[in-house]
Amino acid sequence: MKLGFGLYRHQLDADHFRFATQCGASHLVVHWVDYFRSSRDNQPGDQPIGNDSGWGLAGDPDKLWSFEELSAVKEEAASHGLQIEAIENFDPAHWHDVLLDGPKKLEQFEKLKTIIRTVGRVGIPTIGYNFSIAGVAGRIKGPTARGGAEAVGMENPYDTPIPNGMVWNMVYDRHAPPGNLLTITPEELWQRHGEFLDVLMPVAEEAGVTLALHPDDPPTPTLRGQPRLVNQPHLYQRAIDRHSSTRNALEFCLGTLAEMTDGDLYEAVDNYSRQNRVAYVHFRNVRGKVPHYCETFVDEGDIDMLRVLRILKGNGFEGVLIPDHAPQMTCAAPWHSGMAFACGWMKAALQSVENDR
Ligand SMILES: O=C(O)[C@@H](O)[C@@H](O)[C@H](O)[C@H](O)CO
Repeated sequence: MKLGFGLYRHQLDADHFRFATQCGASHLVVHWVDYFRSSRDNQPGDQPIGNDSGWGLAGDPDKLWSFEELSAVKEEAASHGLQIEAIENFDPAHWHDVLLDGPKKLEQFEKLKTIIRTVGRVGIPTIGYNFSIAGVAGRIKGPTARGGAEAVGMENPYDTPIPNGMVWNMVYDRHAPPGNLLTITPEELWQRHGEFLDVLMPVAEEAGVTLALHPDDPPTPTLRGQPRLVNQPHLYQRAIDRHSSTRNALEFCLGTLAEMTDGDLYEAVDNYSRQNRVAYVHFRNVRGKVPHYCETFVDEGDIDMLRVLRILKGNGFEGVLIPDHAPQMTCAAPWHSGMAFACGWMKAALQSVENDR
């Protein structure tokens, strides 16, 4: 198993690459969508939270990720000894009508095909995605981790309607007519996801790119009045069963799975890694379940992280684990220290589990 490091778009620079290497990472998971683009000032501390208007503005619908820019970042990372394992998340600007079943759906499927082919040509093996109308919303921050370290969490259900022009917690059309998105049923959402896989899986297979599904974060039954796709561990199976290809895989977020109200986390780790569908792992810990949970340091939450590593090893998982995000520590560099603590713990844990006989 390999230690990876997740970096947001605005962190893709030499200093952050050096920092990841210093933390012991060999791999990177890169966010190419800039969640903070229009709202950097409201979201200090490099943890996207947002409010009713989301993380901010989506990108340029006409500007697809180019071979040149992705190759450049891949090369720069390589010059620091880091391999890019995955790009995490599509830009709502490129696929809002795939999520919403809107008039631009077919055009946007073509965009996603182009992006997948480009990522494959660059030689990045995985794209993580989150098939969600509300996206990652409704989280708060507070001094809830050990020693009062600031961490994200949830206190109550969050069902404020989503205004038109917004999806996946980002605004893709600032000039949308007033009003809110119509609520759909869970079946409609599954149908949309099924179509997404039907259209894109052949392209992903040909391009040599794995599409890895993130569970719903936070995994409440609804969020902003919209259904969730994978808000219980067994629902991952439904997504997998839609396509037998191992390119149809999971961005396996332990924190989110532990926040779910049903099922047993260790069984889920065993089940999905045994099926060889875990593309990469978000290795973070939490206390509680939706709608009342908070993130913790990697060694203090509800999850026995060493047990998870032993199961993964037992099932032959050899992929990348990243801390995703971590509580921020009280010092001059809160984000850096939180991530460094998580990586140090993970490095030692991996060493000890890999050496187990
Ligand atoms: O939670 C976050 O802030 C992100 O770092 C991701 O873990 C996010 O949940 C996934 O990329 C799904 O969009």
